[in-house]
Amino acid sequence: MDTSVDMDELDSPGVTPSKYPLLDRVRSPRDLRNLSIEQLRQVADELRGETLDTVSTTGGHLGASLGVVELTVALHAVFDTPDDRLIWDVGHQTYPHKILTERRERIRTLRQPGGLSGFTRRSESAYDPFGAAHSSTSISAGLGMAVAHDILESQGRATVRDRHVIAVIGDGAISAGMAYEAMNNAGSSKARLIVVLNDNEMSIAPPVGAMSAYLSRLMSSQKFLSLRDLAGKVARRLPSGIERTAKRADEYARGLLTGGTLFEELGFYYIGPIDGHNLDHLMPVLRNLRDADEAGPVLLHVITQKGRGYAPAEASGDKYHAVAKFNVVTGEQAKTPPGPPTFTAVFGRELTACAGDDESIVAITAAMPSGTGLDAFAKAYPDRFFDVGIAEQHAVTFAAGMATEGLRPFVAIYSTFLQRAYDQVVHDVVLQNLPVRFAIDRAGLVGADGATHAGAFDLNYLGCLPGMTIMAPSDEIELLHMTATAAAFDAGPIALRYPRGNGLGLQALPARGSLLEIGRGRIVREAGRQQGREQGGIALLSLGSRLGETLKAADELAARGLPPTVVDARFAKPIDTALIEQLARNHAVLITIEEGAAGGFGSIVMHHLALTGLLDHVKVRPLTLPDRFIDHDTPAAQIIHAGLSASHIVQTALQALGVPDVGRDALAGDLPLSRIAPTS
Ligand SMILES: Cc1ncc(C[n+]2csc(CCOP(=O)(O)OP(=O)(O)O)c2C)c(N)n1
Ligand SMILES: CC(=O)[C@@H](O)[C@H](O)COP(=O)(O)O
Ligand SMILES: [Mg+2]
Repeated sequence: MDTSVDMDELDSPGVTPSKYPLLDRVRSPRDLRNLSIEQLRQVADELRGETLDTVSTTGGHLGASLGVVELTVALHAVFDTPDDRLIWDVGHQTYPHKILTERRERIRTLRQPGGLSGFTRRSESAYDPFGAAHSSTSISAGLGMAVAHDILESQGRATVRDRHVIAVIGDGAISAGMAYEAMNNAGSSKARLIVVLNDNEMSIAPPVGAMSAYLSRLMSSQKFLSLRDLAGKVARRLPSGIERTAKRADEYARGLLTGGTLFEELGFYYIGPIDGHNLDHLMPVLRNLRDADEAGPVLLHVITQKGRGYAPAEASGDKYHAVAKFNVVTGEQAKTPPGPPTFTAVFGRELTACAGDDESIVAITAAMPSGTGLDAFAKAYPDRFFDVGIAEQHAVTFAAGMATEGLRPFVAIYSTFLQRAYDQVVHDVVLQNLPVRFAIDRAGLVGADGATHAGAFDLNYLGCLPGMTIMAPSDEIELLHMTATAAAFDAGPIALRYPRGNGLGLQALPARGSLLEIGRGRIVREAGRQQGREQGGIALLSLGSRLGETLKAADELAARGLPPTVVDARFAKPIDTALIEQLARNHAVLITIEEGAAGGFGSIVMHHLALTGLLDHVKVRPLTLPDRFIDHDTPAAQIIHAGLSASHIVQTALQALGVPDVGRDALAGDLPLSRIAPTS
């Protein structure tokens, strides 16, 4: 199909001119492949405009997307996507990619309920061959695809010939160990893998560490390759495999390669740096890489600017990494109504205060200083603050090392990212009973980032570990207490998990947290004697963030003449066995409520009741996240989909009691029937 566009054709008289006339004609990447460089440049400009317009109405990860507009156009114009596999690391920079790959009509549903995901997703498009949102997976996945293709081709089972695999990874993401594990493997293989290092000298915050400094040196020690240099560099890759191997062996023998880039030492053919916004440079290099016969991995180092082409983004400290809806003209972001401080901020404030009293407290983040609230700490105590880059595994073991020497380390990591460091938690911290403090932010559902970022599993993966202590605050005062408690706790590893978003706005926030007794819950409301076991009394045992809904449910049950006992468990481990046994003895129904997957707090409670024989005497109903992933949505809707709202708690209680008026009608609305425990 000839898709080349006559530029004059785009100005038909009498038709309201489209804002993005050339982009309108690009229905799929195929339509890019016959365009001239000049036309591709126009597509890129229009694509940048469309990306901006979109994110101004949806919010999302703007800066990274603006920075890869030209790269996205060039990659889709040169490679035969989706047959060639294009993998974007993290996937937060893929809005232009989504617009070009048959999703433009839905692009304004980005991150909205039922809409496009903010990341790549296999189920969303054939152009997303690998789902992501956690960083640094692209080289491994790409290598897997390239090797798989070679095997399938050798068996005569490949669906296309000479498939290319391209992984695009940022300078932040390449700081993670996983990227090096992949390069170590790729460098010794003959797989045809193209890694594009998208170097914008930014992570979420300015990047840190020796690798980042190395990339800066690499960038500044050489000017952008001129077209002539590029041609020479690419041509040198073309000698046949044997000649190249012999040449490299010879060069090694003569010590000529010792001054090569780190990537060359790892076995990659390194090309760069080149200007990632210049299509005149990108296009010929990518075409050459596409057409080269040579096996083995290549790393193309492109320099881009995060937030490129939008002055407010270019000027902002974080380059508009993630934004709310905004006014395109002024750059002003929609103000969230003034609300109470976030859990994150309350944690940061209390930890900073604790560090003022105790100089052995240190704080560690894996590339998320502001996301974890440690920016306040960093400012006050820069010598005791460590941003280790995107390196959660290292962060945990680094903290373990500090703990062995008597320091009191806090590792502040989102629940979902701590998953990556599980063996470090088990083997390096818990097995050695080291007092590392885990400040686990974004525990529970997180809204628009969706399932990849939900903190669904920490209660499970930590709850099964011997000697682990786990706390979950129900409000910001509790968070102050738990932060202070963790700071003072030297008996072993301890975690506190708290949700994304604002606290409850409690008026009487004390200046400082107080120490809690380990493993003790608190009774928030007592049902009274007349609501005991024989009278069908209900106990609601909430852990953490669901206490507010639990109290609403309690009000509703009370209005129906069934006032329950309400307990804030505070600890998922060790549980308050005395209190829980008392609840089981004195009530007919015990409902546990937590914002975590099944197998967490409720399971620990049931396990204990089963072993003590009390499970035979009380109907236990564990309310947890359901056994499926919850898509991006508003936080309130997610809670309803999860079956963790006040009305779910009420209905669960009534059903357990066999209260007759709870039929299907009463359950209509937000309660998935599958979530309701059967009456017995
Ligand atoms: C394992 C993991 N840790 C942390 C994050 C949070 N995170 C998302 S993007 C990002 C920065 C990535 O920087 P870079 O790769 O340079 O991409 P850029 O945003 O600069 O385009 C971080 C830390 C993540 N997604 N995954
Ligand atoms: C892409 C990514 O992983 C982060 O940018 C994440 O979206 C941040 O989430 P918060 O907005 O909860 O800090
Ligand atoms: Mg970057």
